[in-house]
Amino acid sequence: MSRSEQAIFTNMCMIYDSTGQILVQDRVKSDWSGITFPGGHVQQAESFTTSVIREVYEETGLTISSPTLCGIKQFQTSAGERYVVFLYKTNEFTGELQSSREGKVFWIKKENLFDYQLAHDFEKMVHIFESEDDSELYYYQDGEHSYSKFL
Ligand SMILES: Nc1nc2c([nH]c(=O)n2[C@H]2C[C@H](O)[C@@H](COP(=O)(O)OP(=O)(O)OP(=O)(O)O)O2)c(=O)[nH]1
Repeated sequence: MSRSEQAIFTNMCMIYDSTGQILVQDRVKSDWSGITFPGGHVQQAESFTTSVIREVYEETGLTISSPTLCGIKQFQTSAGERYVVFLYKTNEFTGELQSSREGKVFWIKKENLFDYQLAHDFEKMVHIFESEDDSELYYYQDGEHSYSKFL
């Protein structure tokens, strides 16, 4: 069995403040549209931490510090690649909020999150961001069907 494989690494960050607000992005790309948190692809030879700081800056105008890794989501793409999303959170940030072409970013009350049109499976990702016990949202294949589980 090969010990290497094709993989796509991405990140996402939940930024929260002391008043119970979280920063969401209304993602416009049709491949996975809806309300989510900012994030994107890790570049070649970039550290995972640097990549989430860079993506958050590009998509929100905010400079975050001390992002804490709180979990992972992963699934296999139709091309057979392992798609990995590293999930971070932080409440340390500076700068002026600025949306990008990826989608409008805005603060909402955390308890109102589920009133919005969320990206597909984002609700399950929120569980990982918040859970003390689960740290992975993993998709597995059973025949033609894909199922998720929390680990
Ligand atoms: N396309 C897609 N993105 C997903 C899924 N699940 C999931 O968490 N994401 C997240 C991971 C990343 O935070 C973000 C995808 O990154 P992106 O395509 O916006 O990448 P990017 O900002 O680097 O933009 P680009 O330069 O590649 O256009 O969406 C999914 O099923 N499909």
